[in-house]
Amino acid sequence: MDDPVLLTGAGGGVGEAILEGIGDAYEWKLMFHSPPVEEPDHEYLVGDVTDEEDVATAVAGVGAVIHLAGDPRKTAPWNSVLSNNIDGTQKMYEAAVEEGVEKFVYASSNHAVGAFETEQRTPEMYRSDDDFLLDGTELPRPGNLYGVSKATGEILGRYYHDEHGIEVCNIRIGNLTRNHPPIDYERGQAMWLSYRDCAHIHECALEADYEFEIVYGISDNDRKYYSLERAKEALGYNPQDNSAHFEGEERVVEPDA
Ligand SMILES: NC(=O)C1=CN([C@@H]2O[C@H](COP(=O)(O)OP(=O)(O)OC[C@H]3O[C@@H](n4cnc5c(N)ncnc54)[C@H](O)[C@@H]3O)[C@@H](O)[C@H]2O)C=CC1
Ligand SMILES: O=C1O[C@H](COP(=O)(O)O)[C@@H](O)[C@H](O)[C@H]1O
Repeated sequence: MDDPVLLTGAGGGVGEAILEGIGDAYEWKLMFHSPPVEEPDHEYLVGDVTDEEDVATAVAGVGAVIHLAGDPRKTAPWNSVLSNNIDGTQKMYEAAVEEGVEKFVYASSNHAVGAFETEQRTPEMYRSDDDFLLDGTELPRPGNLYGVSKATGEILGRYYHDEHGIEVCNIRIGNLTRNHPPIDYERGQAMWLSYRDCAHIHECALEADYEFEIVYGISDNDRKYYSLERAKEALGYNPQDNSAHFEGEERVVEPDA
């Protein structure tokens, strides 16, 4: 990818992981919702993804988009996800297609399929000896309105790919935490995504050749109910981290062991 990459939601946690890991690998155009406290190392703008003019300015001249901006709360109310997540994503796609952007990488979520975690399946499905596995071919099954908005973002990508040919990669991100997996939270450990694997999977999504993909974005955890096969096959994803290599905050197994 030679052209600049637009990163929306650049001031958030996922944006931070991406910029820490692959900040030097691309020419970036960062989009913030409010002025950043520290001057970024890259070109940036401040804008709202629900504002057509802001979005047109943001996508001007870029070759790819990583779209993170939105309300990430699983308790987010409908008016917020409708505006920030659904309408914002539609405006981003519309502008990207108009601009002739090649690739659109979309931050989907585990919550797009959260209702697969039924009372009958949990907590067993969070454990390494359980064989329940989602692979990305299943229909969305959200357990909250935030998940509905993330599933809708995937469907918007399907439409804009089929109608306009833009290459789309939906990454159903698990639970991103810095340094170590969540503590005392089986679900979070099963879908942990380390900072470096987060940066790596987004780099893979910028570099690989594909048409329309839905992949799971988690580390290579022993405990997992999301398959990594599609991310490996379609994107060349090669995760380095595993929540089972930690006891609490301590890494007890080195990655290469
Ligand atoms: N952190 C995680 O573990 C996961 C994150 N995700 C998704 O990844 C994306 C980023 O999440 P985080 O970095 O954790 O959230 P965050 O809240 O730290 O970052 C989101 C950023 O989007 C910006 N934003 C919100 N509404 C906006 C709007 N209307 N216009 C422009 N910017 C706007 C916010 O200012 C914020 O900087 C979200 O779309 C979230 O749904 C999905 C699954 C897990
Ligand atoms: O989509 C998201 O998922 C993560 C993990 O979900 P959780 O229910 O285990 O907390 C969440 O932390 C993040 O805020 C959200 O955007």
